[in-house]
Amino acid sequence: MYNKELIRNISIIAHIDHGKTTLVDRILEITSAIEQRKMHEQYLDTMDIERERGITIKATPVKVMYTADDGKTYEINIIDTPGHVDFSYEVSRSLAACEGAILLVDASQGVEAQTFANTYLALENDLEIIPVINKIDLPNANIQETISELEDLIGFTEEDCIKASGKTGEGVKEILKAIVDKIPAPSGDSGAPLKALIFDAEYDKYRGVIVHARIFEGTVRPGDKIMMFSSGETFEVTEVGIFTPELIPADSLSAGEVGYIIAGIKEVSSARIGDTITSADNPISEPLPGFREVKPMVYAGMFPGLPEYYGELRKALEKLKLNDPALVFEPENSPALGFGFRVGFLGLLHMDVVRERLEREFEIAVILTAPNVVYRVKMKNGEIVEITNPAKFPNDGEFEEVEEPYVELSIITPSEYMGNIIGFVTSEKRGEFKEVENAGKNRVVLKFIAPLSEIMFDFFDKLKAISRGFASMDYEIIGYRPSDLVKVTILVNKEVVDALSFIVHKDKEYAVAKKVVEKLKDLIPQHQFQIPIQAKSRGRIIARTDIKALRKDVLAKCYGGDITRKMKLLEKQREGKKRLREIGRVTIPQTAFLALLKIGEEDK
Ligand SMILES: Nc1nc2c(ncn2[C@@H]2O[C@H](COP(=O)(O)OP(=O)(O)OP(=O)(O)O)[C@@H](O)[C@H]2O)c(=O)[nH]1
Repeated sequence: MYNKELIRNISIIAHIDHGKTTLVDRILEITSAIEQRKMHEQYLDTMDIERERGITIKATPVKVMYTADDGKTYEINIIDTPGHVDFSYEVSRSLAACEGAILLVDASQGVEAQTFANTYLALENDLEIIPVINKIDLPNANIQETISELEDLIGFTEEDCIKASGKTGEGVKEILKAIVDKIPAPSGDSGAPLKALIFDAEYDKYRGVIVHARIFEGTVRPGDKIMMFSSGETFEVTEVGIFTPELIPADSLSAGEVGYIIAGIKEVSSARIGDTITSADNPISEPLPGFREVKPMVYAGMFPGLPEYYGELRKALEKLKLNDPALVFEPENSPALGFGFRVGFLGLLHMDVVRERLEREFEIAVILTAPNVVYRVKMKNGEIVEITNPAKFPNDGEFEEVEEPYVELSIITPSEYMGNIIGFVTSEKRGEFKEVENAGKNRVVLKFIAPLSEIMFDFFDKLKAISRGFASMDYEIIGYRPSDLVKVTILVNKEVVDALSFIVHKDKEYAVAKKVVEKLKDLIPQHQFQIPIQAKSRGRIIARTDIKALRKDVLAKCYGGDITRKMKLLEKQREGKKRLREIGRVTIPQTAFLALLKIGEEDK
């Protein structure tokens, strides 16, 4: 049965909406891996959020059997790759589990920046790539132009490209044929000591962690003792099997195969993506290359809608972490917002997904403060500290230098928008223009170096607006660089409100501070006395507004409301978000904290 010559392990590189799910469904149909009736709900993910947003963060792998013209039946494992830049490390590990990839490009859209970046990742992993021009049935399909983009960007010729439509099924048989003919069978010795790559892991309430693995050397069976290379933790295998995409138990998994391993692992943090699994009794000496610990890039304060939900929020975060090793959190106490957590995320999409899951799966509404990147500060005494919370940023004079994360940014755009985009990135976003390359007749790839904090928030929306929706972008973190950053503190009625402080580049210090104080003026209700709102930076007040005193006491009228009304759990907590927080004698509504988040998104 086991014959690794008949195995092909592939992934599909595609931009969101370029038709990956439709194509895989069509392949499933042709190979009859599962009944058509059940097909859709099976292949697509189970996570509601992903479906509603129309994005796939990651789908289960699937194994299909395909009988080729040579009469032999091949096993094709299709491993999904996440389509968002927050998860690029996972993309790289999924690709590392394969010998080949299908590069799927929507002929009506052309090559997008992220697809281009992921193709390079695949090439670095020595994958054989099959370019597919998809959606050729569309009247606005621009097949020749898409081919010329692929020629310019990656060096494919027209002969390399398969023209297909996941919708009509045209070209899909050619794709299957190319997978068998062009993509090499896996190598490896099933008798050697075990060497397997973890490319994904999920937590199951009943069975614990289900590890998705690619076996490179050796064989794994139930009863084997395995060891995680990075931590040395050992486990006993209780079940192995394959994805159809349902989990089907098997007797063993051997070199070249893709499947799952269950071994009484209690937390996904024990089965890290990219780690190597080996035999506890006969371990290998060198792990597979490329493992790295994922580190959160973005931090935000997270507070329960109502203070009494603090304990539940902690439990919910602990449960989410079982499934999501990239999520980190620690308790935080803010005078303004009470007890909560400082939570680290891979990026803003990850943050959004976590917030939505808390609401849907745990019925907990949360307040998030403005997210920030991780700053690295060199103190006067030589110590290097990582700052994840602007409130903890050291005072002026206490440190030598601050560094912030920088990215290499690639933007693919029709040439006509090039000038405006370069202007936008370099003058508004502190970017440094590096180079331009042609991509087909009318498109170019622009490369920049820019601070992560500048491109993390509303950057993509603005880029889309400038290019009438045509530009696409991708970025890769390239490390830390010194930057002229300052901390701006906000004082309300002369008292510092920690949760409102933020870090900003010196050049934007006045503009952002002004916006913040103006916004707060609109959001903080009038009191019976005058309230100064000040922004302070480097020991000086750099912006100020005043909220005038009220003549009559109308506060009660504004903020009374029908709070006694019985409300559903979530609504009650949402209501809690609007509650007022007392700072000294001043009452600050929570919308004020949220507003800062918005300003952060617009200007920083
Ligand atoms: N005309 C046409 N439409 C297609 C084709 N393939 C997919 N579509 C449509 O394009 C849209 C996106 O297709 P999906 O298969 O969901 O795209 P996807 O790449 O899986 O999207 P994500 O899961 O978000 O990454 C859907 O509305 C499909 O019906 C095709 O070959 N021709």
